[in-house]
Amino acid sequence: MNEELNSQKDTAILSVRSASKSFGEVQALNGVSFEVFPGELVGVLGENGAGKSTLFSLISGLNTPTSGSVSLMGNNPRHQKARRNIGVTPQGTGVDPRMRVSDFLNFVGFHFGTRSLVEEILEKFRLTHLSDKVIGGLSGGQQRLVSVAAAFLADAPLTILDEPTTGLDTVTRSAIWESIRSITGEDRALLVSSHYLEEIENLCDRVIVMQKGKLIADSETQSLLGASTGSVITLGGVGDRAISGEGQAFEVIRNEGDEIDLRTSDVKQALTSLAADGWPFDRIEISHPSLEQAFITMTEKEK
Ligand SMILES: Nc1ncnc2c1ncn2[C@@H]1O[C@H](COP(=O)(O)OP(=O)(O)OP(=O)(O)O)[C@@H](O)[C@H]1O
Repeated sequence: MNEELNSQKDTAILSVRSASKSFGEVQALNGVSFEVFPGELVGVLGENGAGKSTLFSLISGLNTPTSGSVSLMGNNPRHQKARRNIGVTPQGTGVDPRMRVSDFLNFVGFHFGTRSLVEEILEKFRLTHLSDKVIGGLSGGQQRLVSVAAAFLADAPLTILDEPTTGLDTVTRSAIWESIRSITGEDRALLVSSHYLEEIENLCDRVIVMQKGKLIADSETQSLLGASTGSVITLGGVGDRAISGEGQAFEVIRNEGDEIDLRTSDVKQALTSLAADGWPFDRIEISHPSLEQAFITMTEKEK
């Protein structure tokens, strides 16, 4: 990779610096800071009312921060120049129900100068067979697919999706995530919120957690999983062999009859210790924490 490309990768697409936003008495955002770089797929987690949509509204230029700043490729998101750098799903479906799918996407493509991409986007979002249909006649899931597709039609360095799959069935949700995955590339970044944490875990390599307007975690998804709950190693057929967590890389969290559960943030080290003890068990099962568990542990801790 040449130096120019390298330096582009080091330059933040999005910089949020100490951004706060109040609506009268309600402080929806409180001193939030983070950056997003090319190629990053970032999940934004938070309970209802945590401030995710408010954050997205500042990034897309719909609102201005009460204090602090947001910049998109160095520009204020309120300015037209900055908005060329962002693809956004309109709120709700945000799509005119009387338009045909292809007319709507061509209209969006015309706005962004990307009409040549419409066919490819239709294909990636599996909408080609629906391109002549009137949007109002499509199912809720299909309409959502059209609006998510429109966000990617901006062909922008950053795409933001606020709960793109809420209220849809499992099959449609998985189709939407698959399409999103197929379209995010090396130099494109994505900021996406969802209450389906398993889906964020599968897609995003970095997660931001918000609570009551504050950013309480910003970390790689994997380290968030390891740090907050740890993995659980279940040993079976332990018999009367003694296993103690003292001085070890694990703690014993359950000891019932023949079975023992150990919790560890370092599975490899825990297995090394068990090996040194001569594998004191007949069966072993390792379960890794889910993002959902990590999220619950983390937000409970902060309450
Ligand atoms: N326009 C507004 N006027 C007044 N209060 C608002 C406005 N927009 C958001 N809020 C308040 O700001 C807080 C954060 O709301 P926000 O919609 O950003 O949360 P969220 O994390 O997106 O929630 P959800 O997951 O339910 O969509 C909430 O207390 C909300 O009631």
